[in-house]
Amino acid sequence: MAKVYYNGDAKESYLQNKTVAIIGYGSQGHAHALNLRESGVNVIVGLRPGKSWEQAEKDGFAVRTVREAAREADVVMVLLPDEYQPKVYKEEIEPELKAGNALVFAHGFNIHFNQIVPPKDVDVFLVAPKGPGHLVRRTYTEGAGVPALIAIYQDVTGEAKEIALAYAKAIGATRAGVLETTFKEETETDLFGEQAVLCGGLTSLVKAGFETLVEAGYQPEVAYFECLHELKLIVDLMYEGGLAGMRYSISDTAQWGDFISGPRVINASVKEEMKKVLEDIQSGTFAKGWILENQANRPVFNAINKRENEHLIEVVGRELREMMPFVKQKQKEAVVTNAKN
Ligand SMILES: NC(=O)C1=CN([C@@H]2O[C@H](COP(=O)(O)OP(=O)(O)OC[C@H]3O[C@@H](n4cnc5c(N)ncnc54)[C@H](OP(=O)(O)O)[C@@H]3O)[C@@H](O)[C@H]2O)C=CC1
Ligand SMILES: CC[C@](O)(C(C)=O)C(=O)O
Ligand SMILES: [Mg+2]
Ligand SMILES: [Mg+2]
Repeated sequence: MAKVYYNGDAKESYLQNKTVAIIGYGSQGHAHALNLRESGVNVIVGLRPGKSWEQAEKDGFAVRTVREAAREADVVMVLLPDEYQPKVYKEEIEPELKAGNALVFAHGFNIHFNQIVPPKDVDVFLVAPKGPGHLVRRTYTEGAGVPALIAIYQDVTGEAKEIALAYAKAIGATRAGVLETTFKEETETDLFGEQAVLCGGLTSLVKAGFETLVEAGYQPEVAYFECLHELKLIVDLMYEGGLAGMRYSISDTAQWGDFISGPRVINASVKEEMKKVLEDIQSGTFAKGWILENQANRPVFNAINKRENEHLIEVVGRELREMMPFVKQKQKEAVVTNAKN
């Protein structure tokens, strides 16, 4: 079994007398900044003028330009979208890094794929929560946490791992469990997970199920409840008790259908395709495509995003969720500080 770090394995003192600059105040940024502050850490936020700047100030933070924040900080956590990090890093962070500072990431993409090459005299590590930023915040306020991975790329102070663990503790991750990994393993598994299972695999599975029912003449609202809304309730049971915990709650008929039809849908050819997705990640093919897509101003991303937002499942879902204030409320919470367009 891998070593898992919990609260008792991390010492807050490694962040005492240090200023942490959170660069970006989006999904992860707002969660890290608020959790760190409530854990007693001295936090400043680095941004460009705009929506996030206003929100961070409203939340009571000292907000600076990215360059000023990097200058003032001992620990610089880069929580900008991956695709904007290299330019902002080169122009505003790198010139301000001092020997012995820590340069930190929540995902290894830019270091692993050589889009950011840090100076040799700073610690470089990652603290990568295994969950969406809004849940990093919400679980922290509930006294719980989201697990995280740490990885050390450069350790010039000899304290990089202790600082990483202290940081992970301050955002609530050691309440759930923290594993040590490498930038390579974090980057490749994170990209694979989001593409094949958590985001890409799941949205495609949900849409395929919804479309199958609607094309067979069933009501879209029934298909929505069946294939999307109920998914959360089922996944909550898996989160709490694994596959068996979920199967304990469902009917025997459902469990028999799970055993017999599940492998027909997610069959060997799906796994073959997953292996190809993983190979594209490992070889850098996916990263190159994403970097070029951004250089071209995202023509494919924007076209697909528009088409996805117009899908019948989204149209029906928006209407149904209007009638569920308890669901809508959570949604509102989630978009408050999310700067994504
Ligand atoms: N989303 C998640 O839950 C997870 C993300 N990660 C990683 O965390 C990092 C951050 O991702 P995420 O939280 O999704 O990012 P977001 O897209 O939510 O970040 C948006 C923030 O970045 C700011 N920003 C964007 N461009 C600039 C710029 N040029 N200068 C200054 N500020 C800028 C935005 O400010 P403005 O309002 O001005 O646009 C906003 O505050 C990434 O490395 C990601 O891979 C890791 C685990 C999970
Ligand atoms: C699953 C998507 C994710 O990797 C995450 C929330 O962990 C991301 O990059 O947003
Ligand atoms: Mg992830
Ligand atoms: Mg990710």
